[in-house]
Amino acid sequence: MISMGNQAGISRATELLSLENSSLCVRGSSQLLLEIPELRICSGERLVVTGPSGSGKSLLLSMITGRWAAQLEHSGTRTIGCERIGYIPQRGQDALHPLMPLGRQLRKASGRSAQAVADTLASVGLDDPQLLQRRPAELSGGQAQRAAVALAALSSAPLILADEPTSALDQASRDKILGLLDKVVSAEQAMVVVTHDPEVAEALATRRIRLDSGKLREELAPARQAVPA
Ligand SMILES: Nc1ncnc2c1ncn2[C@@H]1O[C@H](COP(=O)(O)OP(=O)(O)OP(=O)(O)O)[C@@H](O)[C@H]1O
Repeated sequence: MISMGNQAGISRATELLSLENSSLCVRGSSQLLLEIPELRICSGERLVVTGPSGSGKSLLLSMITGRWAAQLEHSGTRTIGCERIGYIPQRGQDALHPLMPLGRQLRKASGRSAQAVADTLASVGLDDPQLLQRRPAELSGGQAQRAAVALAALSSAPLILADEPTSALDQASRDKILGLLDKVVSAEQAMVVVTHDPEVAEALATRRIRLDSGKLREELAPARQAVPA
């Protein structure tokens, strides 16, 4: 069994998620799609999940959120220590309402003030006031992804999931988003990033796990220290 408890340097961290003997299989079938003997995620961590296509990375995100397809069945223990989970998808547009201007929807979705929204958008490099009036389809891929990061930051969700957050971007946009993701997680928050890109893992991870055929195969050495509490 691979045990993934608290890491050095986060002794005062809060446990946000715990999975024990947690598995997903197709309802009525004994075939396991994903099997997690033990996984704990604590505040301050950036857990990077890698693995080949079909290895179970998206299913792990479903297991973390507690929302899996109706035809799947969960067994084992899943304990969640926070009420809200933020999500940054592969394409920023998928995190945004397609018809609502950016500023309005970020205020509505987060419940934060116009000033907080403008400040957060500025912190991700979207400081042109005209952008607030645009709908997601009128943003570039990189701008939409920055808006999705801003939305996750505004939500103040203790746990943020990011699914291939840079794979739809060119190199320059990718590097900017990586820098923003690096900034977005405070000591009170944790982030789980699914990626195929070794450079993303290298840049962000305080812990790394790898999935293979639905199994947790190994834990690679953490690249960085968790954000200190
Ligand atoms: N609702 C479902 N019903 C049946 N099988 C499923 C379902 N969802 C996922 N699977 C299967 O579970 C396995 C893992 O799928 P998953 O989407 O988690 O892979 P992944 O690692 O995210 O792949 P990729 O990198 O290509 O997105 C695959 O074999 C997939 O076909």
